[in-house]
Amino acid sequence: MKDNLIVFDTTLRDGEQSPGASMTREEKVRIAKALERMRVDVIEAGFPVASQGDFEAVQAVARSVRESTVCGLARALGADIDRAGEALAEAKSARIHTFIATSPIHMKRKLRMEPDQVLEHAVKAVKRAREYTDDVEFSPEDAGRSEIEFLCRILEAVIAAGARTVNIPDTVGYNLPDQFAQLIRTLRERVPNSDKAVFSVHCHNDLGMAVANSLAAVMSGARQVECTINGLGERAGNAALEEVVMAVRTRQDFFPCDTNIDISQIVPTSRLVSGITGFPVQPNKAIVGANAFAHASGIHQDGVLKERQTYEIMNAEDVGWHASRMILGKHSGRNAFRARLRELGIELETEEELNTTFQRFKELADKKHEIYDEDLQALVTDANLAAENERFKLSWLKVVSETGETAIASVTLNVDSIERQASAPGGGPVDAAYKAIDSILQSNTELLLYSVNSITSGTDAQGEVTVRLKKNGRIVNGQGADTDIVMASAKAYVNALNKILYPVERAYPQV
Ligand SMILES: CC(=O)SCCNC(=O)CCNC(=O)[C@H](O)C(C)(C)COP(=O)(O)OP(=O)(O)OC[C@H]1O[C@@H](n2cnc3c(N)ncnc32)[C@H](O)[C@@H]1OP(=O)(O)O
Ligand SMILES: CC(C)C(=O)C(=O)O
Ligand SMILES: [Mg+2]
Repeated sequence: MKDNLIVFDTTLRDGEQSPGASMTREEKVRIAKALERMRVDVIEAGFPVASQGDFEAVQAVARSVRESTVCGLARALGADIDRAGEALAEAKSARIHTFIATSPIHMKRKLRMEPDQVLEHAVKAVKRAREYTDDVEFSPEDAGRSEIEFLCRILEAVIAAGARTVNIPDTVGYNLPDQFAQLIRTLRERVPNSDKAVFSVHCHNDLGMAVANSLAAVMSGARQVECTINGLGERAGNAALEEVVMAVRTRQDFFPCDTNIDISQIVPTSRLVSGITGFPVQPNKAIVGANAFAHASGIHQDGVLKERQTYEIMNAEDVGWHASRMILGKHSGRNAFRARLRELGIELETEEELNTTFQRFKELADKKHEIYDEDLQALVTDANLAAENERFKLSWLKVVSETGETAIASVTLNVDSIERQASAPGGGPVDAAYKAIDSILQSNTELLLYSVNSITSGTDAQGEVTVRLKKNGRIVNGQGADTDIVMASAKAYVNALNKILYPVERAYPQV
């Protein structure tokens, strides 16, 4: 019987620490539900003391997730832990994750504490967290650069104080696989009560080794891996969930453990996170990149045609790539539509939501011959975005653009239920559309990023546009999808403006 490897997803916390990736409460809940469907064991939903928005987001995730443990992060401070405890009060299964740095540089320069004070904070924090839940995790931040004697001392003390999981973070991605494996082995051997806690790892990707370090640690006895969808996370990101899970699954001949993950949910969840955060997945990204299972060269194509396993070590369909060959189009009905969404892991909660999305599907099917899974994902994201109490809605857009002439856009926006119209010239159709929208809203925002991705192939493919806006130090993303990329661009801009001009329930501001 193999050991269980606990998958702890921190897309909603460390992932959200990527500049520009902040998520609304609703977006966090949507991602959390996808993680739950994927059978992630623990979902770190946020850092409740960070802001009212993040508190409410963790609370909303705690209320809606039933099958996974929901976790909140807290510094080793009473107020942080109380806030996390309150946010998690309604979770079916709650974990508090408390941390404090243990490396000489962090203790001396950042915390300005002596090691004994750090140890005292850690023990107190764990005991306080135990007042809210039995499931307490402790992390010695920057463990990868900490002194082994002090690490052993603090881990022994927090385990004795009630920490059930001790997580060893390589906070700045400094370690190498052999070195990190040795660290985990030494800690497990030298901490006298190490058998009373699960050892976990949390690796960053600054040197591109987050996944390699995590897997090396698993071989040394770590039984929880902290990771994020698409490797999102602070700076160069965290270990990518899909890579860790598929390495362990594919190399069962090597690893002494396996996860509970439903791997068919990997690609849909990757797309969902990419759509919400606006961080596109690079085509050559392992498992979830568009080229991960594509073969372009003749010898490879010949090999795959004769025997797929000549060049494929995993099956694309197993991880959610085009799991069904059922083609949806304008002649499809509600049942096929709903069934396909279910296969993709998308549950529309009410009949009304189903009807609205189905209506949008039919409109799209009139413009496009075949609707692919990627189109459905975009459609649902787009429908959800529109449903999110937006104060401005794009009612109508016309753009006239011809070679050698200035483009002119005319737009009608519904602003607080009043239709407002404007026209503006621009350097191109998108520029003109944005200027027309801005002449109504006077948003005073800075456009940091504009990107268009084709959702599927073919000239009738939908374009998925992401824009990133900045105003007064806050950064938000907006998305829009349409077969007309100028329309998709306008939708993305309006979506971002709704978020940045009315930021009531954003998680927390980013500078
Ligand atoms: C490695 C990681 O990923 S850690 C998680 C990082 N994530 C975040 O920081 C996102 C959320 N953070 C925030 O919203 C804010 O930083 C807050 C709300 C947590 C704190 O805000 P502020 O009170 O304004 O403090 P600020 O961020 O400027 O400084 C952090 C303070 O916490 C202290 N601190 C840092 N880590 C810890 C810890 N684990 N335990 C106790 N104190 C800590 C620092 O020494 C500093 O204290 P000081 O103000 O006495 O110098
Ligand atoms: C809070 C901790 C676990 C963290 O994110 C890190 O050290 O990278
Ligand atoms: Mg981290």
